[in-house]
Amino acid sequence: MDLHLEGISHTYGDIKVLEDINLTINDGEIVCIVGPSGCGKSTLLRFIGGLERPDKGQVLQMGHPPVDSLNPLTYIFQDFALLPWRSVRGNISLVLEDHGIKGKKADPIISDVLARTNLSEFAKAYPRQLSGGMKQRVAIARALAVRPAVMLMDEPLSALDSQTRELLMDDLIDLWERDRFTACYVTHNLNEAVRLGHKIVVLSRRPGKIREIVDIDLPLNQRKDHSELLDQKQKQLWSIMREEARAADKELVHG
Ligand SMILES: Nc1ncnc2c1ncn2[C@@H]1O[C@H](COP(=O)(O)OP(=O)(O)OP(=O)(O)O)[C@@H](O)[C@H]1O
Repeated sequence: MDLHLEGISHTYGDIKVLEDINLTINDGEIVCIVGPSGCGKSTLLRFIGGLERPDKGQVLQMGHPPVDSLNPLTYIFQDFALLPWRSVRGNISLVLEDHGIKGKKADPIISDVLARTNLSEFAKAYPRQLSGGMKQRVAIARALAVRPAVMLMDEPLSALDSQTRELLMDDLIDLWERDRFTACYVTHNLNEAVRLGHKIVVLSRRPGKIREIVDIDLPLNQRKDHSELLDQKQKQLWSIMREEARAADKELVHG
């Protein structure tokens, strides 16, 4: 399923947040959204997920989600959002229970996503027993269990230390190589963007407009071996963003 964002603009009170966003997220593609603080990245993700409606413009879903998709647009948040009183298996089972899938019908789905996220041996563990990286793996497994057409990821790795972030990026790339998912991935981190994005959308400071879209054609699983190209892309992104980020920073300081 492809998503088409057409002419999205939005104002909260007297704050214009987004202006005329036009973007296509193609099936099987990871689109990263970067931009200075407060430029409307998370707001845009909420519009894509249908949690809120923009004042102007629309998000069109073209094509069909996977036949067995329980939730075509599924979020993964920075703070994992796991229930502490449920085990890893129980947390994943919850999203299936919401759709009436329980017991023997749920078991193979849960086992599959646990295996894909290398969590099989942690099925009975509780969130308090897990590191931040493991908790986020559970959140990813839970998202995969509903067979989303598009995963909406809002700073999914930003609560993690840099080594854990590296490991999770490797995991996401492995997952994508095995079964190409579609994602819209909001991040502050340009290194994450160049490692994971097929397309990187740079927003201006508020009101967020598309400044530029940078494509990276190199396959995800080969990127680590081409650090020069990634450095160059990261510099390119930073040079587009630097002035915007500086201006946004001053705006926050001076109100
Ligand atoms: N529900 C809301 N009501 C009023 N203002 C809002 C609401 N949601 C967001 N805003 C404002 O809209 C602007 C954009 O917020 P948003 O969280 O989308 O930006 P962001 O780019 O994701 O920020 P950051 O990078 O700091 O996470 C901010 O000024 C924010 O205060």
